[in-house]
Parts: sequence; C-alpha cells; structure tokens
Amino acid sequence: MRVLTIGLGGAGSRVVDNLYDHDRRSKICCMSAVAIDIDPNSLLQLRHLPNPARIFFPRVDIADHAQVTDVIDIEEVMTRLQSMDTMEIDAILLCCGLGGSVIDIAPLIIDEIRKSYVEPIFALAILPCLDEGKRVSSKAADDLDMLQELVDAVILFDNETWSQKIRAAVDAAETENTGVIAQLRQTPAASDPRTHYNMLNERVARQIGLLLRAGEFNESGLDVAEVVLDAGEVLNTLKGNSFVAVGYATERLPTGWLNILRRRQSLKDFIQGSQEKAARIISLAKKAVYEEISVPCDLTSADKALVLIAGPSTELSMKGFQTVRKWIDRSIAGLEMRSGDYPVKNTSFVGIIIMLAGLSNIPRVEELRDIRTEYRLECEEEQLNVEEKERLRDEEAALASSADAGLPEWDEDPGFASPLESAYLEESGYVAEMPAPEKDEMITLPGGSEGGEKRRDDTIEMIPKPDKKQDDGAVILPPRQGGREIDLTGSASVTSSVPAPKNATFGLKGISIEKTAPKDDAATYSALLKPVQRPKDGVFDGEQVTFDRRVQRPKDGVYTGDAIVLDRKTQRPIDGAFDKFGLHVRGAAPAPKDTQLDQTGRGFARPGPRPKEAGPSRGKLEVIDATARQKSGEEKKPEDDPDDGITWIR
Ligand SMILES: Nc1nc2c(ncn2[C@@H]2O[C@H](COP(=O)(O)OP(=O)(O)OP(=O)(O)O)[C@@H](O)[C@H]2O)c(=O)[nH]1
Repeated sequence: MRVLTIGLGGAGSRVVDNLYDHDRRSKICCMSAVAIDIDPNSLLQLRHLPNPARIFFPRVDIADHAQVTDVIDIEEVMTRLQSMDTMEIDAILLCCGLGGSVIDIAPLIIDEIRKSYVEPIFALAILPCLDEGKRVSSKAADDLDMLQELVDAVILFDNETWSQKIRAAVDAAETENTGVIAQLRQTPAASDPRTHYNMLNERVARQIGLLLRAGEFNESGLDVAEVVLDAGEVLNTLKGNSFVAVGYATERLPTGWLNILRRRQSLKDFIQGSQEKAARIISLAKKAVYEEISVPCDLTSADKALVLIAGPSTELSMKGFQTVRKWIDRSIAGLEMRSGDYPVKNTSFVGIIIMLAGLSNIPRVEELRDIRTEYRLECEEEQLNVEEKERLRDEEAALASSADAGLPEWDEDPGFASPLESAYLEESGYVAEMPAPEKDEMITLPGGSEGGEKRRDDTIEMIPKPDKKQDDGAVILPPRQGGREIDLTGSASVTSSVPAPKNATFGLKGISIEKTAPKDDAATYSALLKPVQRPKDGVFDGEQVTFDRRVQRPKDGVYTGDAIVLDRKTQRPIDGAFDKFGLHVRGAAPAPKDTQLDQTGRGFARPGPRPKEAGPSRGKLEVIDATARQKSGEEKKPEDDPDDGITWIR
C-alpha cells in the first residue's frame, strides 16, 4: 500500500529513516516520509531521508522548558505535508517512541490531518525499556491510551523484548567467536546505545516494511502472486482502533551447486523437497507468532489476523501456507482472517508475516499500566511528604519567631485567650462565640446546643443536659456506696457502637428500667443501674416513675412526684381508686396483701394477676352508690397508710 509516513521525535525519525531505506532498496517506492524533531542532532544523524523531509523546530534557547506543543508549529507541519506528493496514499503512518516529549504533539497533528485527509491514520508505537525508569513507562502508558483513542490502529513494537533478544544473540555470538580474527570482525557492541537502536530499527523496518509493501509490485522484482493480498485487505485488518502485533520470521534458503543438482535428481527428491518447503513455512509461522513478534501477546485474544508469505515463488509451499492459515484461523478469537503470498524474485530468503489485530491481551501493555499506577501512587506519596515537610518547617519557623518575640505559644492561636484575658472578656460579656465543631449528625450530645436550636436525631433521643441548679425534672439516681451521684440524663455516655436506646427509655415522663440487662457495650447503663438498692428521700421528682421488680422497696416519702406507677405488674391500686367513678372491683383482681409487703420489704412488680380493666359492661363489676361507698370507706380506712411509705397522688 502507499503510505505517508511521519516520524515524531528521535525514535520516530530514526524508524522512518530505516523504513524509507528498505522501501527504496526494494525498488517498490510506495512510501513518502518526513521526520519532525526539535533535536537538530537527531535529524542530522539520519542516513537515508532527504533533507527536505527533515522538519526541524528549534527551541528558542537550550534551557527553555517550553512545551513541545509551543515549539512545533502545526501549520508549518501541515504546509510541508501538503507540499508532498500525497495524492495516491492509502494510509498515514505516524511513527513515535512512547514516553518521549515530541509525541505530545501527536494529538494536534492527528487532528489537523483528519481535517485534510480521509485516509486512515495508524500509529507505530515503540514501547520503552523497563530500565528507562518508571516515569518513562508511566508516560508511555498515557501516550498509548491517547494514541488508541485517536488513531485507527496502534502497531506496537516492544523495545524491552527486542533489546533482550539482541543482547542474547550478541552474547551467543561472542561465546562462539572466540578466535582473535573472529573477535576483530565482530559487529560493534550492542551496549552502545546508537548501535543498539540501529539494530532495533532494522528489526522494525523489516517487520513493518514488508507489510507496507504487500500488494505493491515492481515489474522487475516480483512474480505474480497466487493469492494476491492487496492494500485494502491490509488496511481492513488494521482498522478498528485496536492494538496490533506483527510477527515476522525468515529463513535463508540453501544455496550452492550441490543443492541445485539435488533438486534436479528425481521425483522422490521433488516430493521430499515439497514437504520440506511446507514444513519450513509452518515452522516459520510458529516462530513468527511465538518468538519474532513485535510485542509478545496472546494469539487467542486477537480479533483479526493476516498471513503473508514472501520469497521466491518456487519456495512458497501452498500446502504449508494453507496449514498455517487454518491454524491461525482456528486460534484467533475473531472470524476475520486474510492471507496472501508475495513472490519475490532474486532473493535467497523465505519469510512470513503474521499480523494480529484487535488484541486484548498484551502483557507488556498491562505492565506499563501497572507501572503507571505504582508511579502515580509514589508521586502522591512524595507530594504528601513534601507538603508535610513544608508544614513542619513552617510550624518550626512560626515557633521560632514566637519564641524570639517572647510570646507564649497560645498567642499564635486566635481561638484561645490567656486565662486573664478570658476572665476579663467573660466579665465584660465579650466572649467570642466559638463556631460549633462539626459533629456526627447521627449523635446529638446533651447540652451541646445551649442557647441554640436543638437539632433532633431520629435515631437517638437524648435529654438536654440540665442546669444543675434548677430542678427541671432530671432524674438522679442515688449514688452507689462510695460512688458519686449519677445523673442519668447528663452522664449517660453514648458511643456509636451502642444501640440507640428507645426514645421513651430516658424520657422525663417515665423511667422504666428494663428487665433484661443491656448488652456489654452498653455497660455504662447496666453498671450504673444494677447495684442501685435503695433510693433516698426526694430523689425522684419526675411525674411518673416505673420500677422493675429488681428495684428494692424505697422508704417512706422517697417519691414526691405527682404520681408513681409501679411496673405493669403492679399489684395494688390505690384504695378507692375505682370508687371515684363508682366502680367496685370484685373477684378477678384480688388486692395484694399489705402485710406481705410490710414483712419482706420487697414485692414491687412481682408477677401476679393483673387487675383487669374495669369495663362497665362486665358482670363482675357492680355500680354502687358512690357517696355512700366513700363514707363507709372513710370510716374503714386505717390511720396508717398500708402502702408503707409510698405516697399515691391523683
Ligand atoms: N526502537 C527505537 N526506540 C527508540 C529510539 N530512540 C528512542 N527510542 C525509544 O523511544 C522513547 C522516546 O525517545 P525519543 O523519541 O528519542 O524521545 P523524543 O520524543 O525525541 O523526546 P526526548 O524525550 O526529548 O528525547 C525512548 O524512551 C526510547 O525507549 C530508536 O532509535 N529506536
């Protein structure tokens, strides 16, 4: 296919330079190329691109840290692109190294290109090595995400994988060539960055270059293909906004007179030869997918695939080709499978290209993203550390300055006044209103909203802390022996773990101590209530107090409220209570024996038959003359109150 190739930055420019070289050497000439960079040395070192194809944007000054987007003039780039012969292009290929700075211009360029060209835009993205650091890997992950959004496909080439391969190959060659002459003949060490990058770029140019040339012919160099793969098929395999990996493997054909003679011998040799050719194609295909792929990936996660075999037409085994086709077709997740052959005259190599598109499982991409996450966390942590250090430094400086001025520490804090000052302010009524601290909205602490409007919580109802001087109905239990006076309403501690008591539990109108002890985490309540034996005089001033059976009998005159009701199971109602209404209780509600109470001093809330409700319709109640009854009742009433100290009111 015919492509316009744009190299961005050092890596992109060098890759484009190599691709251009391969294109010109193949005599296909299907490529127009430009290299854009802000580093003049990088552009000067290119070996093949013509000078007009090198677009240089100088920084205003070397130490200038202006953004690349400010340095590179997009309009100028577009003018240069439009001046090139781009009439017949099938696609635009943007080559760039991820993690660098010049790639930042990619979104702007892609945006402008989309305005002027309808052809698909692909990116050839070079993933950085791990030893370049987390910052570069993290930026590479960002760049990758950005490219994936903007272009029609991202062809990946992994420097890390290929650097390791190159180093391993160089080491292996070094151990083999131990002789002095062999060592002298050795290629320059791969540890030299420029040589290393040249090796990598050579690899990229071979893998991608052949793919770009698929479907392009030159009269002298090419035979007629049996299965023609045109540019459209390559483009359709690439398109889809996905990641693409390209596997490429070659093998040198046996040469020499002996081989030529062997080929012409017999039919048996001919058959054997064709099997060898098929086996070669199959083994090359495996090598391309598993070893010589631009980025290691999971074949089964590919959505589309393209198989292209290239070499002298006599060496391209159709049997081997069909077997490979079937294997790839069955292995990929998707259904789109394209293939073709690319017969080349005058070559001693057989090669195969397998392109996998729509890849979802690429471990190196995941690794870059993981590194990015890690790097961001580290940066955040570092930032926090710096801020913390700055804060400490400021505090120290403030302390030092206050110490120099001879002022006490609290002077610095506008919220606090010295004891003398506060006394004066209080006296003069000039105490500043402190802003209420933010509270948990689920818990309203008593006494916290003095003077202000009390905010009520549906889940917890607490009684406002009473003013100690006024008796406003607070219920104060008598102190435990040796303990202090306990104010239930004021001192009950509320923690979030304690289940909220029911609203009526500590209501002013009625206090009921439940039979079952509160759970462990409500220890405050149970600890306070259990040991209570005997309240003293005048302790209970509420209107109505309900006791559970565990409460012992209080002494005379203890309760001075309006009315005290003994638990539900209260046995004895006030004498003559029903008389008021002219009712007389009979049979079903026997009055508890007074003597029993007297003797034991206990008996509150003892389980017993409950007085039944007085219903006028019931036959057991009898309506009598109320006045007469009252009179006789007065006559009969003993002098001493049989309740032995409990005053019944109302
Ligand atoms: N394959 C290959 N990768 C390269 C080459 N040069 C650089 N890289 C990789 O590409 C990444 C980006 O490098 P460059 O393209 O040189 O960066 P830049 O965009 O020019 O910007 P700077 O960061 O300022 O150099 C690097 O981190 C390397 O991993 C190269 O010649 N070949």
